[in-house]
Amino acid sequence: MAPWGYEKDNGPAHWHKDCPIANGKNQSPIDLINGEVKYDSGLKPLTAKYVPFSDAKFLNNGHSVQFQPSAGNGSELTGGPLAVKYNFEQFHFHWGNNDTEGSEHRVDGKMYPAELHFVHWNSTNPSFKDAVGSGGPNGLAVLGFFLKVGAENAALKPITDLIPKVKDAGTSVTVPSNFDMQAILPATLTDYYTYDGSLTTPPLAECVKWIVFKQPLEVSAAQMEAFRSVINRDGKPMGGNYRPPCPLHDRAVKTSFK
Ligand SMILES: NS(=O)(=O)c1ccc(NCc2ccco2)cc1
Ligand SMILES: [Zn+2]
Repeated sequence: MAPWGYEKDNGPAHWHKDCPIANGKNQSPIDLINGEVKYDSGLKPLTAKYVPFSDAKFLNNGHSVQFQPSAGNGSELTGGPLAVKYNFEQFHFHWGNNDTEGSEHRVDGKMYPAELHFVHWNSTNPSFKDAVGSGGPNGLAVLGFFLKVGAENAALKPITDLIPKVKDAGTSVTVPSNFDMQAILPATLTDYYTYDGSLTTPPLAECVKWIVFKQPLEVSAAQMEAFRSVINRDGKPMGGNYRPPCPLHDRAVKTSFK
């Protein structure tokens, strides 16, 4: 099989051949159906502390554009449904070729034009890769933010301004050290859905505590167009790099809000 992608000949319907877990019972993304979620008063506030990065790259890996600092920089996530501290690994995006599609998770069947994932790994493991392979849903914690078109997102502007420099697969640029990742997050990380799931791309490991925020972030139409100019490994627009929703099976989706 050609390396996995999102086209007809290598997209999500093919992934099970290399990754049989694709048909597992804890796969992501899912459709977050408000009538089926359950408020959990035990969910604590989430705290994300992102410290400035000395050397971070913004790269096009052929299936997304990704912000990746060099190893261990002390940025961490705690609280919410998490029992221990998680280290920040990277953030990346999924988007569509028009405003009616692009997010991986959906809310009552509604798709947003894009979704931003902040990936963290359980600090009781020696590395990110060990956390992915650690078994069970506590290896990674991924924060998911829906993006909708509206006002320009000043916090994301340093990143969306770099997109033309990583238009082609396999390219990367250094991110200016004054980039403030903390500014991307809402002031308080409240109102989220949380459930046990998987990576949404191969290897599709069922190692993720998903935390998806109800309130979308806004980006401008120009910022959305920047994403849509990115090219994938086959020289085609990368837009459409989202996996469709997977069956919930007997999982519960908890909410931090009533
Ligand atoms: N879209 S996502 O947030 O679920 C996500 C996050 C991280 C990876 N990483 C893929 C990987 C490489 C080695 C082991 O694992 C893949 C998907
Ligand atoms: Zn993702």
